[in-house]
Amino acid sequence: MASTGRTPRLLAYRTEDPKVGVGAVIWAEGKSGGCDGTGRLYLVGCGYNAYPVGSEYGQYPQMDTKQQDRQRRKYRYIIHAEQNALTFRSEEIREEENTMLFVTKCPCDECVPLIRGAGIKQIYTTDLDSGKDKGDISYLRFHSLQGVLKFIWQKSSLARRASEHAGPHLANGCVRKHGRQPEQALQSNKRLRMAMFSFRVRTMSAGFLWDLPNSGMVAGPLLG
Ligand SMILES: Nc1ccn([C@H]2C[C@H](O)[C@@H](COP(=O)(O)OP(=O)(O)OP(=O)(O)O)O2)c(=O)n1
Repeated sequence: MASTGRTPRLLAYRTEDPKVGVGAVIWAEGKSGGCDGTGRLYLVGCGYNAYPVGSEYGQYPQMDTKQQDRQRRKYRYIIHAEQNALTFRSEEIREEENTMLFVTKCPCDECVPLIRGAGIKQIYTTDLDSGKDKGDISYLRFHSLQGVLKFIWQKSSLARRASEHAGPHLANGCVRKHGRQPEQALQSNKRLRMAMFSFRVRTMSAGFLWDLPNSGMVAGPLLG
């Protein structure tokens, strides 16, 4: 189960978006157990935010050229991680099975109905951009989504504090080329790395809490 949370974060590094990498993985709970460390879970699909499949380098502009357009939507041609995971699924989503989506950014208002319509029963995501209205992409519908169990991964307060001081890190996990970092920054990055290990799933409601086996994370359902 530990790999369920790690895989979307690794996928996010493959992004073609220069600023934000988003990874999404869909797992389903099968009837019989496997011996690959994921228990009864099997992979349904995965994706990351990227330009349409088969597109050539430079075929789509990275950003809109007009400033006005940029404010509406920066990366108009990028397909979201969840959309890619749904489009390129290798297994069909079966009504009788528990299917879950793990995604490293809160699903946007366009993705929410697609996820719901695909028959996904649980969404594990982060609080990144949750509840925000950012012009063309807004993240307001997720909280009102009914009939799907929602779980929020939240960086621990230590990780949050450390990341505020971790200057050289870019949002998609890349590290800018820098000279020697001062000792304080190195210590801060070390704290960040350690704190990242203690990523936890935190409920936003007063619902019950339970442990995800082997993951060291705690999850709780969100009220719909
Ligand atoms: N659930 C989501 C949310 C976003 N994305 C992708 C689409 C874009 O490639 C990238 C950035 O989306 P936003 O416009 O929301 O965010 P930024 O954080 O880049 O913008 P801002 O600087 O406006 O905060 O993430 C995604 O794949 N899946």
